[in-house]
Amino acid sequence: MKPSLPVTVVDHPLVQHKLTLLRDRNSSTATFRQLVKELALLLGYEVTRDLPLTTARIETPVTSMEAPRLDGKKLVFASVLRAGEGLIAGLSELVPAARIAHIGLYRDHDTLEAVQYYFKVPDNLANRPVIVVDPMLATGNSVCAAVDLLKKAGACNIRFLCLLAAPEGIAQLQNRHPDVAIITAAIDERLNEHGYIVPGLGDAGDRMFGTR
Ligand SMILES: O=P(O)(O)OC[C@H]1O[C@H](OP(=O)(O)OP(=O)(O)O)[C@H](O)[C@@H]1O
Ligand SMILES: O=c1cc[nH]c(=O)[nH]1
Ligand SMILES: [Mg+2]
Repeated sequence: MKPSLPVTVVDHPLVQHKLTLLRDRNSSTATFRQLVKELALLLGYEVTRDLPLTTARIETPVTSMEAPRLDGKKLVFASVLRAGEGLIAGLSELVPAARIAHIGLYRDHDTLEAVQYYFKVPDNLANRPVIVVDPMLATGNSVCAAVDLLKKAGACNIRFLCLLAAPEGIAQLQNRHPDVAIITAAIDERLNEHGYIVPGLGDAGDRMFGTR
């Protein structure tokens, strides 16, 4: 079996501080949404670290030069609905030219299996780096379903950005998709009997959108 890529935990103090505020049950819906966006901006720096650069000839006020440039039109952020949308708010500001894929999945409360209800992606996925985004990696069923669908649609350069990861979810993603690098702000202790991350932050989608 191919060895899996390592998990990157972004332990920057700003990230850890904002994550603590995010976990706090007393943080309001507005605060929660704002924090997820700010965390996306900070983690976006890490998840795009090794994207390929091209160059463009530009004129500075002094001379002309061949300057490095990201090909934003090639990059795809793939949002796992609903909660992925909170991260997209920050990432789409960071790379405005990026294409956005939407993958509708919800966890069945009893089986914890991912149920698909939507899939819309840019064309030519085989030639684009794809960054899958979802704040939570719990059992791993949702992200594995998302990656399965993206690979079936042609994607072959995929990484995953989340805020909280459970060891169980990391193990499943690394086992089923060892080629997908994981970037997270924290690895928590475990899942509880309902499949929630402990200590976690609760239900990310509900906290972000004010539902129950
Ligand atoms: O790793 P897993 O065990 O699959 O759990 C993680 C999934 O659960 C949450 O979504 P949820 O199913 O609550 O849907 P929502 O975003 O629409 O609220 C979360 O945003 C992930 O997509
Ligand atoms: O803790 C968890 C687990 C799955 N989905 C969430 O939103 N939170
Ligand atoms: Mg979901």
